[in-house]
Amino acid sequence: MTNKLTIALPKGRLAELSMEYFAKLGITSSEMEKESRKLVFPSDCGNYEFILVRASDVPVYVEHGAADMGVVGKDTLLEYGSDVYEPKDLGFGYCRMCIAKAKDKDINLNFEEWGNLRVATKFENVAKDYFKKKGINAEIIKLYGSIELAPILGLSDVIVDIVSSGATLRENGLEEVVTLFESTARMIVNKASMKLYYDKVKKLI
Ligand SMILES: Nc1ncnc2c1ncn2[C@@H]1O[C@H](COP(=O)(O)OP(=O)(O)OP(=O)(O)O)[C@@H](O)[C@H]1O
Ligand SMILES: O=P(O)(O)OC[C@H]1O[C@H](OP(=O)(O)OP(=O)(O)O)[C@H](O)[C@@H]1O
Repeated sequence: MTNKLTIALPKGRLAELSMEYFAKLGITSSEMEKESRKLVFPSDCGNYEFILVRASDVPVYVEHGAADMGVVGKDTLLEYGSDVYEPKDLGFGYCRMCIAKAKDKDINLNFEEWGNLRVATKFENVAKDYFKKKGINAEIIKLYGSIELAPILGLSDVIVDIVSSGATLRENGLEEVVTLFESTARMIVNKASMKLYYDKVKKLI
Protein backbone atom coordinates (compact mmCIF):
# COMPACT_ATOMS: atom_id res chain seq x y z
CA MET A 1 0.00 0.00 0.00
CA THR A 2 1.26 3.44 -0.89
CA ASN A 3 1.03 6.47 1.34
CA LYS A 4 1.73 8.89 -1.49
CA LEU A 5 -0.81 11.67 -1.84
CA THR A 6 -2.36 11.63 -5.29
CA ILE A 7 -3.02 15.06 -6.79
CA ALA A 8 -5.23 15.42 -9.89
CA LEU A 9 -4.32 18.23 -12.26
CA PRO A 10 -6.31 19.36 -15.30
CA LYS A 11 -4.49 18.85 -18.59
CA GLY A 12 -4.01 22.14 -20.36
CA ARG A 13 -3.56 25.67 -19.16
CA LEU A 14 -3.94 25.05 -15.41
CA ALA A 15 -1.40 22.19 -15.24
CA GLU A 16 1.67 24.35 -15.68
CA LEU A 17 0.40 27.04 -13.32
CA SER A 18 -0.36 24.35 -10.73
CA MET A 19 3.17 22.94 -10.98
CA GLU A 20 4.54 26.48 -10.47
CA TYR A 21 2.49 26.63 -7.26
CA PHE A 22 3.79 23.25 -6.05
CA ALA A 23 7.38 24.20 -6.98
CA LYS A 24 7.12 27.15 -4.57
CA LEU A 25 6.39 24.56 -1.85
CA GLY A 26 9.44 22.56 -2.94
CA ILE A 27 7.43 19.89 -4.78
CA THR A 28 8.64 19.21 -8.30
CA SER A 29 8.33 16.40 -10.82
CA SER A 30 11.10 16.12 -13.39
CA GLU A 31 9.17 13.25 -15.01
CA MET A 32 6.42 15.69 -15.97
CA GLU A 33 8.83 17.93 -17.82
CA LYS A 34 9.80 15.15 -20.23
CA GLU A 35 7.89 14.73 -23.49
CA SER A 36 5.72 11.61 -23.05
CA ARG A 37 2.20 10.16 -23.15
CA LYS A 38 2.31 9.32 -19.45
CA LEU A 39 -0.59 10.29 -17.21
CA VAL A 40 0.96 9.56 -13.78
CA PHE A 41 4.04 11.41 -12.55
CA PRO A 42 5.83 10.84 -9.24
CA SER A 43 7.12 13.87 -7.38
CA ASP A 44 10.91 14.02 -7.08
CA CYS A 45 10.63 13.71 -3.27
CA GLY A 46 8.55 10.52 -3.59
CA ASN A 47 5.75 11.75 -1.29
CA TYR A 48 3.24 12.72 -3.99
CA GLU A 49 2.06 11.64 -7.39
CA PHE A 50 0.38 13.84 -9.97
CA ILE A 51 -2.20 12.58 -12.43
CA LEU A 52 -3.29 14.51 -15.53
CA VAL A 53 -7.01 14.34 -16.40
CA ARG A 54 -9.65 16.41 -18.22
CA ALA A 55 -10.53 19.55 -16.25
CA SER A 56 -14.12 18.38 -15.74
CA ASP A 57 -12.90 14.99 -14.46
CA VAL A 58 -10.78 16.46 -11.63
CA PRO A 59 -13.74 16.77 -9.19
CA VAL A 60 -14.85 13.22 -10.10
CA TYR A 61 -11.46 11.68 -9.20
CA VAL A 62 -11.31 13.68 -5.97
CA GLU A 63 -14.89 13.09 -4.84
CA HIS A 64 -14.50 9.32 -5.29
CA GLY A 65 -11.13 9.26 -3.54
CA ALA A 66 -9.20 8.03 -6.61
CA ALA A 67 -7.19 11.22 -6.06
CA ASP A 68 -6.74 12.80 -2.62
CA MET A 69 -6.58 16.35 -3.88
CA GLY A 70 -6.94 18.30 -7.09
CA VAL A 71 -6.72 21.66 -8.78
CA VAL A 72 -9.73 22.89 -10.72
CA GLY A 73 -11.35 26.14 -11.86
CA LYS A 74 -14.26 27.47 -9.79
CA ASP A 75 -16.27 27.55 -13.03
CA THR A 76 -15.87 23.78 -13.41
CA LEU A 77 -16.79 23.20 -9.76
CA LEU A 78 -19.98 25.22 -10.16
CA GLU A 79 -20.87 23.42 -13.39
CA TYR A 80 -20.33 19.87 -12.18
CA GLY A 81 -20.90 20.29 -8.42
CA SER A 82 -19.18 17.74 -6.19
CA ASP A 83 -18.97 16.74 -2.58
CA VAL A 84 -15.39 17.80 -1.79
CA TYR A 85 -13.66 20.34 0.44
CA GLU A 86 -12.50 23.52 -1.27
CA PRO A 87 -9.94 24.88 1.21
CA LYS A 88 -7.93 27.23 -0.98
CA ASP A 89 -8.33 29.82 -3.69
CA LEU A 90 -5.05 29.51 -5.60
CA GLY A 91 -5.47 32.90 -7.27
CA PHE A 92 -4.29 31.89 -10.74
CA GLY A 93 -6.41 30.90 -13.75
CA TYR A 94 -8.53 34.04 -13.57
CA CYS A 95 -11.51 34.20 -15.88
CA ARG A 96 -15.14 35.26 -15.68
CA MET A 97 -18.36 33.63 -16.81
CA CYS A 98 -20.23 35.95 -19.16
CA ILE A 99 -23.16 36.33 -21.46
CA ALA A 100 -21.98 37.66 -24.82
CA LYS A 101 -23.66 38.59 -28.08
CA ALA A 102 -22.59 39.46 -31.62
CA LYS A 103 -21.67 43.18 -31.68
CA ASP A 104 -23.45 43.86 -34.95
CA LYS A 105 -26.72 42.17 -33.91
CA ASP A 106 -29.16 44.55 -32.31
CA ILE A 107 -30.92 42.23 -29.90
CA ASN A 108 -33.19 42.99 -26.95
CA LEU A 109 -31.04 42.84 -23.81
CA ASN A 110 -34.09 42.57 -21.55
CA PHE A 111 -33.87 38.81 -21.70
CA GLU A 112 -36.98 38.48 -19.49
CA GLU A 113 -39.00 39.68 -22.49
CA TRP A 114 -37.81 36.84 -24.74
CA GLY A 115 -40.20 33.94 -25.38
CA ASN A 116 -37.26 31.69 -26.21
CA LEU A 117 -33.71 32.95 -25.81
CA ARG A 118 -31.29 30.55 -27.53
CA VAL A 119 -28.11 30.16 -25.47
CA ALA A 120 -25.06 28.22 -26.68
CA THR A 121 -22.67 27.07 -23.97
CA LYS A 122 -20.32 24.43 -22.63
CA PHE A 123 -21.62 25.30 -19.13
CA GLU A 124 -25.11 23.82 -19.38
CA ASN A 125 -25.89 23.73 -15.65
CA VAL A 126 -24.48 27.18 -14.90
CA ALA A 127 -26.53 28.65 -17.76
CA LYS A 128 -29.74 26.75 -16.87
CA ASP A 129 -29.52 27.84 -13.21
CA TYR A 130 -28.84 31.47 -14.10
CA PHE A 131 -31.75 31.85 -16.53
CA LYS A 132 -34.12 29.86 -14.30
CA LYS A 133 -33.38 32.11 -11.32
CA LYS A 134 -34.00 35.18 -13.48
CA GLY A 135 -37.26 33.73 -14.81
CA ILE A 136 -35.97 33.86 -18.38
CA ASN A 137 -37.14 31.28 -20.92
CA ALA A 138 -33.93 29.93 -22.37
CA GLU A 139 -33.18 27.07 -24.72
CA ILE A 140 -29.73 25.75 -23.84
CA ILE A 141 -27.68 24.50 -26.79
CA LYS A 142 -24.76 22.42 -25.50
CA LEU A 143 -21.46 22.80 -27.35
CA TYR A 144 -17.99 21.48 -26.49
CA GLY A 145 -15.77 24.30 -27.80
CA SER A 146 -15.45 27.33 -30.11
CA ILE A 147 -18.65 28.63 -28.49
CA GLU A 148 -18.08 32.11 -29.97
CA LEU A 149 -19.10 30.82 -33.40
CA ALA A 150 -22.70 30.14 -32.35
CA PRO A 151 -24.12 33.70 -32.40
CA ILE A 152 -22.14 34.58 -35.53
CA LEU A 153 -23.67 31.72 -37.48
CA GLY A 154 -27.15 32.17 -35.99
CA LEU A 155 -27.05 28.95 -33.97
CA SER A 156 -27.86 30.98 -30.85
CA ASP A 157 -28.83 34.50 -29.77
CA VAL A 158 -26.19 34.68 -27.04
CA ILE A 159 -23.49 32.53 -25.46
CA VAL A 160 -22.55 31.80 -21.86
CA ASP A 161 -18.80 31.27 -21.75
CA ILE A 162 -15.54 32.08 -20.05
CA VAL A 163 -13.73 35.32 -20.83
CA SER A 164 -10.19 35.93 -19.69
CA SER A 165 -8.22 38.43 -21.79
CA GLY A 166 -11.27 39.17 -23.96
CA ALA A 167 -9.26 38.43 -27.12
CA THR A 168 -11.52 35.62 -28.36
CA LEU A 169 -14.64 37.79 -28.06
CA ARG A 170 -12.93 40.78 -29.68
CA GLU A 171 -11.44 38.87 -32.58
CA ASN A 172 -14.78 37.26 -33.38
CA GLY A 173 -16.90 40.41 -33.20
CA LEU A 174 -18.66 39.59 -29.92
CA GLU A 175 -19.25 41.70 -26.82
CA GLU A 176 -19.78 40.90 -23.16
CA VAL A 177 -23.20 42.01 -21.91
CA VAL A 178 -23.54 40.38 -18.46
CA THR A 179 -20.96 38.97 -16.00
CA LEU A 180 -22.29 35.98 -14.04
CA PHE A 181 -19.30 35.39 -11.73
CA GLU A 182 -15.51 35.45 -11.57
CA SER A 183 -13.41 32.30 -11.34
CA THR A 184 -9.92 31.26 -10.24
CA ALA A 185 -8.31 27.88 -9.66
CA ARG A 186 -9.19 26.12 -6.40
CA MET A 187 -7.51 23.37 -4.42
CA ILE A 188 -10.04 20.64 -3.68
CA VAL A 189 -9.63 17.78 -1.21
CA ASN A 190 -11.40 14.44 -0.78
CA LYS A 191 -13.32 14.43 2.52
CA ALA A 192 -11.77 11.21 3.88
CA SER A 193 -8.26 12.20 2.74
CA MET A 194 -8.60 15.48 4.62
CA LYS A 195 -9.04 13.50 7.86
CA LEU A 196 -6.52 10.74 7.09
CA TYR A 197 -3.71 12.94 5.79
CA TYR A 198 -4.54 16.22 7.52
CA ASP A 199 -0.90 17.26 8.16
CA LYS A 200 0.27 16.47 4.63
CA VAL A 201 -2.74 18.22 3.10
CA LYS A 202 -2.33 21.26 5.36
CA LYS A 203 1.24 21.72 4.11
CA LEU A 204 -0.09 22.13 0.58
CA ILE A 205 -2.79 24.64 1.36
N1 LIG B 1 -8.87 31.68 -21.53
C1 LIG B 1 -8.67 31.33 -20.29
N2 LIG B 1 -7.79 32.00 -19.53
C2 LIG B 1 -7.57 31.64 -18.26
N3 LIG B 1 -8.17 30.62 -17.64
C3 LIG B 1 -9.03 29.92 -18.35
C4 LIG B 1 -9.32 30.26 -19.70
N4 LIG B 1 -10.18 29.37 -20.16
C5 LIG B 1 -10.39 28.54 -19.13
N5 LIG B 1 -9.73 28.88 -18.05
C6 LIG B 1 -9.68 28.21 -16.73
O1 LIG B 1 -8.92 27.03 -16.91
C7 LIG B 1 -9.75 25.89 -16.66
C8 LIG B 1 -9.36 24.78 -17.60
O2 LIG B 1 -9.61 25.19 -18.91
P1 LIG B 1 -9.14 24.33 -20.13
O3 LIG B 1 -9.55 25.11 -21.34
O4 LIG B 1 -7.72 23.93 -19.96
O5 LIG B 1 -9.99 23.03 -19.97
P2 LIG B 1 -11.41 22.77 -20.59
O6 LIG B 1 -11.22 22.70 -22.09
O7 LIG B 1 -12.38 23.77 -20.06
O8 LIG B 1 -11.79 21.37 -19.98
P3 LIG B 1 -12.30 20.07 -20.69
O9 LIG B 1 -11.04 19.44 -21.20
O10 LIG B 1 -12.94 19.27 -19.61
O11 LIG B 1 -13.25 20.50 -21.75
C9 LIG B 1 -11.17 26.41 -16.82
O12 LIG B 1 -12.09 25.63 -16.08
C10 LIG B 1 -11.06 27.82 -16.29
O13 LIG B 1 -11.13 27.83 -14.88
O1 LIG C 1 -10.81 35.80 -23.22
P1 LIG C 1 -9.78 34.89 -23.79
O2 LIG C 1 -8.43 35.07 -23.12
O3 LIG C 1 -9.68 34.98 -25.27
O4 LIG C 1 -10.19 33.39 -23.41
C1 LIG C 1 -11.48 32.92 -23.60
C2 LIG C 1 -11.52 31.68 -24.41
O5 LIG C 1 -10.82 30.63 -23.69
C3 LIG C 1 -11.68 29.49 -23.60
O6 LIG C 1 -11.58 28.70 -24.74
P2 LIG C 1 -10.49 27.56 -24.95
O7 LIG C 1 -9.18 28.19 -25.28
O8 LIG C 1 -10.50 26.65 -23.75
O9 LIG C 1 -11.01 26.82 -26.23
P3 LIG C 1 -12.40 26.09 -26.54
O10 LIG C 1 -13.10 26.99 -27.51
O11 LIG C 1 -12.00 24.81 -27.15
O12 LIG C 1 -13.18 25.91 -25.26
C4 LIG C 1 -13.08 30.11 -23.59
O13 LIG C 1 -14.06 29.16 -23.95
C5 LIG C 1 -12.96 31.24 -24.58
O14 LIG C 1 -13.19 30.80 -25.90
